[in-house]
Amino acid sequence: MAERLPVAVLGANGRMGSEAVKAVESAPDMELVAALGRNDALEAIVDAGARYVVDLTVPDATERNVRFAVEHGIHAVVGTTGWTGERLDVLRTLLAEHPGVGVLIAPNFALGSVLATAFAAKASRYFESVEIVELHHPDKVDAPSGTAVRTAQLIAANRTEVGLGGSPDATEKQLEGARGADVDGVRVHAVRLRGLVAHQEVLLGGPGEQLTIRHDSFDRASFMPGVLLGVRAVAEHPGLTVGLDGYLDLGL
Ligand SMILES: NC(=O)C1=CN([C@@H]2O[C@H](COP(=O)(O)OP(=O)(O)OC[C@H]3O[C@@H](n4cnc5c(N)ncnc54)[C@H](OP(=O)(O)O)[C@@H]3O)[C@@H](O)[C@H]2O)C=CC1
Ligand SMILES: O=C(O)C1=N[C@H](C(=O)O)C[C@H](O)C1
Repeated sequence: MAERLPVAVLGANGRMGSEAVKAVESAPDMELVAALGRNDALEAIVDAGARYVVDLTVPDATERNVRFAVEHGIHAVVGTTGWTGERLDVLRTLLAEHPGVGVLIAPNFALGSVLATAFAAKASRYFESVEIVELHHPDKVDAPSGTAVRTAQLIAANRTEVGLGGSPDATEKQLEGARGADVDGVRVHAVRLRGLVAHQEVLLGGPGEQLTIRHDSFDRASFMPGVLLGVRAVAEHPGLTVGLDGYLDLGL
């Protein structure tokens, strides 16, 4: 039998991290060699012989964690939000000094979400108006969600390619925040509500019609196949990959 992939999970006591610990433990081709919480030293993943790290921590910690992994030749699968364009550029430079190391930054590990984002980006080429509503549990520390930011960025890029700009909007007077955040010219509205997990709607409007592309994660189990897929594929993709779609042949 082939050797199992030695995996460490960072943020192991969190909502996602604790699910990831269970998923890795249940995967026949993986071995959980370390599960670190906030106060554990990163050196423990090296001592444990980890070749893969799954980062599910907080935006303030993830950059340092990934830097540590790359510098130690450990592949990283990252679900944590907070990866700005500047942070990604710094990471690309670091990875150039460590050829052979792979990093996946996946704003969303749920297959349905990845597909919904891809569909919305394509569809946005054909509609005059597009806005995003993301809805999450109220314990989430960042807004808008990483998924919504990524969706907005892909929508903006698609619209630019076909010469479409921002959506029409005659608003002259508003209470601050009423029109949501502006992400690359796309309006993003964030709802925080007890009972929710992770949900997103992309609203696309044209004369006399609306297309809504909605995805719902009702349970964090929805993210685990993507986490495991990321671990299995990351070593075959040296350098930086943003979005799980980079490992999938979506044919879009
Ligand atoms: N890509 C995806 O598909 C998904 C991504 N996410 C993202 O994953 C991240 C985690 O989400 P979630 O599990 O809900 O959040 P939680 O707050 O439940 O978990 C975060 C964990 O990180 C730990 N932590 C805090 N600070 C540090 C630090 N400085 N170093 C190391 N660990 C630290 C926390 O420890 P302690 O418990 O001690 O505070 C906690 O256990 C978020 O950025 C979220 O947006 C979430 C769902 C899906
Ligand atoms: O914090 C969460 O819960 C989630 N975070 C990610 C994000 O910000 O997009 C992924 C998913 O939406 C759940």
